[in-house]
Amino acid sequence: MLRIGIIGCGAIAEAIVKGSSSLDRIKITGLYDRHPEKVSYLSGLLREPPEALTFDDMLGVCDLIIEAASQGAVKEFVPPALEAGKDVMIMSVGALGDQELLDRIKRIAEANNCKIYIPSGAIAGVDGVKAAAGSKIKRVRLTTRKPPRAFGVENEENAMHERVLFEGPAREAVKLFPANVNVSLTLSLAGIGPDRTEVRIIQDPSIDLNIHEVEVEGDFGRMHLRFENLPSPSNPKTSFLAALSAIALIKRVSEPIEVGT
Ligand SMILES: NC(=O)C1=CN([C@@H]2O[C@H](COP(=O)(O)OP(=O)(O)OC[C@H]3O[C@@H](n4cnc5c(N)ncnc54)[C@H](OP(=O)(O)O)[C@@H]3O)[C@@H](O)[C@H]2O)C=CC1
Ligand SMILES: O=C([O-])CC(=O)C(=O)O
Repeated sequence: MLRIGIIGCGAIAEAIVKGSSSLDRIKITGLYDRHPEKVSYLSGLLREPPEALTFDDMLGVCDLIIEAASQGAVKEFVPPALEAGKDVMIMSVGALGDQELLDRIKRIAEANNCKIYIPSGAIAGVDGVKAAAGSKIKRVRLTTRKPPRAFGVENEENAMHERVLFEGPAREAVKLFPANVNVSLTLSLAGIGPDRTEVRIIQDPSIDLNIHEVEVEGDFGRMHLRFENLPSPSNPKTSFLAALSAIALIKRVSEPIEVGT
């Protein structure tokens, strides 16, 4: 039985909690959020209430800690979780644009024989990008289009028109848009790094989907992937696929058979 603790009880955690009822090799034993009412709500969805409601208590009763909160939470909780010998799954991958943090958590994980899991999140094809990186990659570009409400803009004048909000490297994109392009850092880690991964972010009032297009060119040929994701019911920034990806990774870790690279 894989005992799981989740930090951050928002859209992704809710989908994981709901999805966990059909997984018989896992048990959610810890839930924590800075809003206690969100913890209570998710606890109420579980068959058995979680044993741990603080991060420190989670370390005693969980094998895998899932960060589904914010970049700040990655900095605060991932190093001590690894130091305590826990495996960790990171959703707020943008935090790893901080090279010092990335190097540090890799060192701690190695010293404590732990794993850091990064799910594909709101995109797919990360396996192909990793394979392509075995040879020379010339270019990786992510174009993200979301409706204005995903950027916290709704009825204002500047919500009416299509606007390019950002063009630049992934390392900058995740600092300026920490809750919208974590996937750009995931792509960077799979491919050619956050300084060479190009990101374009577009606010598009004509859509109600979160659209990500990934273009990769290299010695392998060309890859062009397009995702038209429905947003999560409780967080328009977050695609439902991101939460499903976390559930798929939990299955991969907890089941005896592993499919795909
Ligand atoms: N890898 C990927 O492909 C994707 C990653 N994400 C990222 O995953 C994370 C979770 O997403 P989602 O579930 O939609 O987010 P939500 O905003 O719905 O929920 C996050 C919850 O965590 C809480 N929280 C944030 N920081 C802390 C902290 N330091 N300590 C305690 N609680 C904290 C938030 O509180 P408060 O509201 O007060 O901050 C909120 O209640 C986000 O960072 C998001 O950007 C999302 C989509 C795709
Ligand atoms: O869910 C999405 O569409 C992508 C997202 O927010 C992120 O990568 O941070």
